[in-house]
Amino acid sequence: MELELSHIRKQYGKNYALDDVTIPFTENIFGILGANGAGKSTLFKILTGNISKYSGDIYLDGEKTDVCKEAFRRNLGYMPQEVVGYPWMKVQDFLEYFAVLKGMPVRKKSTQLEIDRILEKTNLKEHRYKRFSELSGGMKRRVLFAQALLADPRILILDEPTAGLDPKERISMRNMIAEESKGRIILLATHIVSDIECIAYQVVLLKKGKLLGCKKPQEWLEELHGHVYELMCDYNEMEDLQKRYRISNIRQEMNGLAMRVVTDEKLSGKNISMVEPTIEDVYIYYLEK
Ligand SMILES: Nc1ncnc2c1ncn2[C@@H]1O[C@H](COP(=O)(O)OP(=O)(O)OP(=O)(O)O)[C@@H](O)[C@H]1O
Repeated sequence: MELELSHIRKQYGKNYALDDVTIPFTENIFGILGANGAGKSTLFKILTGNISKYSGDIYLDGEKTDVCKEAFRRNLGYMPQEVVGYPWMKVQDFLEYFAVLKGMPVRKKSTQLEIDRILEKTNLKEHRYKRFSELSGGMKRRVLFAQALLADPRILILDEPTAGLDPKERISMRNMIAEESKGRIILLATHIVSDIECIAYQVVLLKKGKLLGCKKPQEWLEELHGHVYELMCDYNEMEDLQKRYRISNIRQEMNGLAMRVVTDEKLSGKNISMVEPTIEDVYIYYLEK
C-alpha cells in the first residue's frame, strides 16, 4: 500500500500551516518531527477528515482518494493525543463503542473476539472492566492505541503516542508500535526524538509548514556528519558557548561539562572533538536553525 500526499497546502489567514507538502508513505513507520506549530496536527486532521478545506491531492495506491469516504476511513486507525469526556466509561465499553463506530456489528461474537485480540496485544486484559478515571496515564495511552488497532487498519496515525509516559512505559509503547508495523503505514508525530530514533524507517522533518525532508535516519545522520562536536568546558564558559552555538546536549563528566555543539563552523582545539551525529542533533540543526 502507498499513501501519497501531493502538494498539500493549508492556510489560516496569511499563515501556511502546511505549505506544498508532498510525501509518499509506504508500508513502514514514518516519524514526523517538528517543533510546536510545524503543521503535524494539521496534517493529521486532513488525513482523518477533520479539515476539509485544503489544496492538493491524496493518492492511495496511485488513485486519487477522498479521505472522508468510507473506503478510506475503513483503512484508518487514529490515536489522538488525549481523550476527553469518557471518565465513567469502562475500557471494554470504550472499545465496543469505537468498534461500532468503525462499522463492526453491535454485540456480535466477531466484535468481541476482535476486542479480546486487541486487549491481549496491548496488555489490557486485566483492566478491561476499569473505568477511564481509574486508569494510569500509561494505561489510558494503551487504550487509545488499542482503539486505533480495532478492525485491523492498514494506516495508523499516532499523535504523540508517548506524551506524558515514564521511560518504561515509553519503551513498552514503542515496542508495541514496532510490532504493529508489518503491512501497515504508520505515521507517528512526536517531539520526542528517541521515540522514533530506533523504530522509524524514515524521518519526516516539518518546519513552519514546510517539508525539510523525508529520509532514512541513516541518511539524515550522514548529511550531518562533520557538523557535530563535543566541547569540554567549565560552568564559567557555558553561558558564552550557549550564546555562540546551538547546543544539542550537555553532559556532566569527571573533568567538567561536555557540550554537544551542532554547527557549520569547523572547530578544532585541545578540548574539542568531532563526534558522530544523532537524530537529536539533526533535530537541533534543522529545526532550530
Ligand atoms: N484553527 C486554527 N486557526 C488558525 N491557525 C491555526 C489553526 N490550527 C492551527 N493553526 C496554525 O497552523 C500552524 C500549524 O499548527 P499545528 O497545530 O498543525 O502544528 P503542530 O506541529 O501540530 O504543533 P503542536 O506540536 O504544538 O501540536 C500553527 O502556526 C498554528 O498556529
